[in-house]
Amino acid sequence: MSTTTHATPAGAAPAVRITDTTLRDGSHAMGHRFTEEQVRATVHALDRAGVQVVEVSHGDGLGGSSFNYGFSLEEEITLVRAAVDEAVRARIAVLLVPGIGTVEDLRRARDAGADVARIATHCTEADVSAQHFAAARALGMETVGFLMLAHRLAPAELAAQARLMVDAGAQCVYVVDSAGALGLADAQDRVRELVRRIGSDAQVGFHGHQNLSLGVANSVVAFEHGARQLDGALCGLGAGAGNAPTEILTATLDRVGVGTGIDVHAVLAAADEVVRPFVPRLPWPDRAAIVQGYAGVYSSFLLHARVAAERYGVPAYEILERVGAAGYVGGQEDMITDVALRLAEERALTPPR
Ligand SMILES: CC[C@H](O)CC(=O)C(=O)O
Ligand SMILES: [Mn+2]
Repeated sequence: MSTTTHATPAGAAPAVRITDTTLRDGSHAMGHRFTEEQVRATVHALDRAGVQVVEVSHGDGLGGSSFNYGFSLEEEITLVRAAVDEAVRARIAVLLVPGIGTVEDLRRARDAGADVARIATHCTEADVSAQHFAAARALGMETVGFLMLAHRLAPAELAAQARLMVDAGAQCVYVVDSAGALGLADAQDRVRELVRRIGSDAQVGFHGHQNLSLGVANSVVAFEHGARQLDGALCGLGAGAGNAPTEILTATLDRVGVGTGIDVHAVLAAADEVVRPFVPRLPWPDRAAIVQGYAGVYSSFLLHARVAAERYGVPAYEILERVGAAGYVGGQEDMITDVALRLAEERALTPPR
């Protein structure tokens, strides 16, 4: 469509690799209730459209199916196996947060045919990923590191954490805007610094959320500053206000002349005809989700805050404001209940006039 320099000439490798995370991050928006049939249909459509990597796991990663994070409808390994079976060209990725999932979970995913391991840690905790990268490499998997809540660290510090992941075996490290809190310059500075620090040894990626509606724009900026792996999800399915929609990301990149290797019309159809019909409630930037971007709150906290809001009779957006001020990170979901309880107590002591 466009004539600028990043368009993919026939037969050449795409300028950027899109990983679709409908079947992992999108699992939050589905209450982790994906069926095998939905997984098969989504993988089939993404694969046919030319999406190179499709991520399949519980929303909180391998091992996430639990009382704490919400039980999956189907065994996640069954879904990984179905995805592998359905994909002709696409490679299947799994995500693992050390402490939620284990090396044993990774081994099972590898046995089921997954071949990209994405290891996610809070942005200050890259060191806890070392044994998981080593295990993934030993299993012959491609490795990707995820530095979550990346807005919480200055670019140089974030790059130092990325270096730890690369030294441990990561072949790409993502700036993960888990809260959808990064402005354009924030995303640019972080990606640029990671490219400067690890670019000769590994790729840099970007994963955006839509809480401030900047997921796609930040992904384009990330590409312009050297990111060569970008994430999206069909219909923007994902935690918080959702992820950068794969179909919009693909159409936008094509429009500005960046080759993704994806057939734009096929990916539009995948979103519109395959995913949209089975999603009960599309992610939306409502008050609580916008507050997540504004206050820098982990997107996966949204559903937990909604449950606590309902149970204790306080607004979800107020819970999230306080969670943001306290600086809680993924894994501290129990603190959401704590905050809601305190808010409810305060309200009981000072009834509204
Ligand atoms: C469970 C890992 C985490 O949610 C990764 C992610 O998608 C994010 O931080 O945005
Ligand atoms: Mn995410």
